Amino acid sequence: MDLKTGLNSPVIADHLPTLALPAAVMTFTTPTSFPSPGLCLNTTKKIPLPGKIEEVRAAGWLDLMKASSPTRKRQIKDVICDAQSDLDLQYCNWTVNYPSALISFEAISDLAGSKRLALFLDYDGTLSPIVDNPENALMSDEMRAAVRHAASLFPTAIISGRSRDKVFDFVKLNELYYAGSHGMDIMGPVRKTTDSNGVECIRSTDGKEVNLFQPASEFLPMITEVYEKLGESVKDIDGARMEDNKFCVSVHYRNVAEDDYKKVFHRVTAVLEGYPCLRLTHGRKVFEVRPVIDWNKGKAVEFLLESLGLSESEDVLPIYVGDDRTDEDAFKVLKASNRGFGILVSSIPKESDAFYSLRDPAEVMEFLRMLAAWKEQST
Ligand SMILES: O=P(O)(O)OC[C@H]1O[C@H](O[C@H]2O[C@H](CO)[C@@H](O)[C@H](O)[C@H]2O)[C@H](O)[C@@H](O)[C@@H]1O
Repeated sequence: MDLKTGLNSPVIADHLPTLALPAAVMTFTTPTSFPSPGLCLNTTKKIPLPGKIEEVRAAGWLDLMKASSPTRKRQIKDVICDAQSDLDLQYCNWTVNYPSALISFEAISDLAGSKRLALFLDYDGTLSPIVDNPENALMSDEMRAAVRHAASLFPTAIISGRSRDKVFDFVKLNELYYAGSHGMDIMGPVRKTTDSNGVECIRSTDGKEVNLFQPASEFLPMITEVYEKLGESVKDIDGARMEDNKFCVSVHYRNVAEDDYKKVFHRVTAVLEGYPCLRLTHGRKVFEVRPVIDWNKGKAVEFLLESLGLSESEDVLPIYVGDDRTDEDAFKVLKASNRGFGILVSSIPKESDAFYSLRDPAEVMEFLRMLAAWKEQST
């Protein structure tokens, strides 16, 4: 395949930087109640209109850059100001459509019944709180213990936009499976299927036999090159920070003055003009540059379920917990297959393909503890 032009690739998904439209353009209607035992997640939420992904205009990006991930300062101000009750009301109304996984725990455990649970967890904003410096996004010991306990009872994987090595350095648990670079670098169990396309069997650091799957490996030289160029192009912008996520590059603007957001956007898109095989997505105060291949966190979930021998079975309940736009790909996969569900971690109302919600990592920890306690007491 010609990586400069993107021609002749069987895996090219689209060539444009893509972004979902702001939530305001996506409507949903009546409250949903918990689905029947068959997990009919066909709720009455309206499906977003076709064309929700559109060619990105700078103005649209800018609005989203400002809106993405409210800063702590704004949250503190909100607590003080009179509008707090309105915010609470908005959040409450929103949870009618995205019920709290804690409050709905009984319904979840009823549904799980004797099914085999598989847990998929995002890292930043899900297992660790969002902080200004990405290097400081540490996971608390309590959270680590909760994840370890859950992983001793259910197959558990972390699926992150970070590089696999970095997310492992934060989590430090050998009993999990890891997918870094938005699922483009998977270290999972030895596949139980005969189809081993692109999968390399290796030994992990603790001597376990594992499979390594890296569908974007041919992009590595290009990603290294673009990392250098992007770093050079934003180096004079105060607060802009680069992060090498192996098969993806993050350009952080959390610490950039709002007046300079436009500059960051233009510098990044100018560099990317020379790379039609790379695309730009937008996370929480971060631009993520990644290969245009038909692979994302949703595909990683499918891949891991298959590797675990859990993809064909009716009695499996996959649960994915995440806070970011990139987690929506995984929520969609579960929703479309009507087998499991997503849990969106958010303290503000957001349109999502998740079914349940949790406010923040503290609630995620509580949920993991509840799952583990339920499992132990029901076996
Ligand atoms: O898939 P994830 O594990 O959620 O990774 C997505 C990005 O997360 C990190 O950035 C976010 O968290 C940082 C630390 O709290 C925060 O400073 C930043 O503003 C957030 O966007 C990570 O640093 C990125 O590389 C990931 O792409």
